[in-house]
Amino acid sequence: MLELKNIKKQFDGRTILDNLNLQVPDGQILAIVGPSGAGKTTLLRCISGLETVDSGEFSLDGQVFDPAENRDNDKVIGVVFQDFQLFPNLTVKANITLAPELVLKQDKQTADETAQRLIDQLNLSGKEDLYPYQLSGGQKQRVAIVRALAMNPKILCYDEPTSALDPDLRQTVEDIILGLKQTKMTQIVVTHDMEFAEHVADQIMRVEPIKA
Ligand SMILES: Nc1ncnc2c1ncn2[C@@H]1O[C@H](COP(=O)(O)OP(=O)(O)OP(=O)(O)O)[C@@H](O)[C@H]1O
Repeated sequence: MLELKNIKKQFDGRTILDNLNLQVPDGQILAIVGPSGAGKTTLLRCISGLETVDSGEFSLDGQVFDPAENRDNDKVIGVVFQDFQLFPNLTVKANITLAPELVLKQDKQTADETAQRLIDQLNLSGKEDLYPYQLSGGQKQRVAIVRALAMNPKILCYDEPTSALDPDLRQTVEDIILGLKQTKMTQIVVTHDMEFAEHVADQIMRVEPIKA
């Protein structure tokens, strides 16, 4: 279970997250919804350690941890960014194996095998040697998901996973997220899309802008 207690985050003296509390049981899906500017992306960035918080506590399975240091094997919190953030100069395969080799210190063969298994699972077979610019939006997103999964994350976060895609790809994203739920992956999804949130989530949390 991921637990956030009294999380507070300010930017330039302006409070974005004010004593925020939440719990996500293992294997469940939390959707974070709310108006533009409410702090959804900021919350996701804090959970995944890309942004530091001003106060509050994170715990994973009852153990307090600092997301900013979540790079060891069993505490990784992965993120699939809205714009995917693939490395443009690396092939699909290299995008996926880079962090497992550099950060998790996997040998090349292990990283390659894991990458290939995930590539096949997410229907990207045959795309291994292509570069991001040669892929469709939906394919880039699946590469971004595979890249995050290759780090063997405990929790996978998505920032607006349907917004950069054609409406008919929404169903594919929904299928991927629900498929990963079957593997007991804990997932957190920031979305504007209330219908999508209602389809995938066990729990929906609404964040509201804090009045100054
Ligand atoms: N690095 C930063 N420095 C200063 N202010 C920031 C920074 N990042 C975000 N903010 C501010 O924090 C507030 C919340 O932004 P955030 O992107 O988290 O909102 P959001 O709910 O995800 O919005 P949207 O739905 O439009 O993506 C905004 O007012 C934004 O301008």
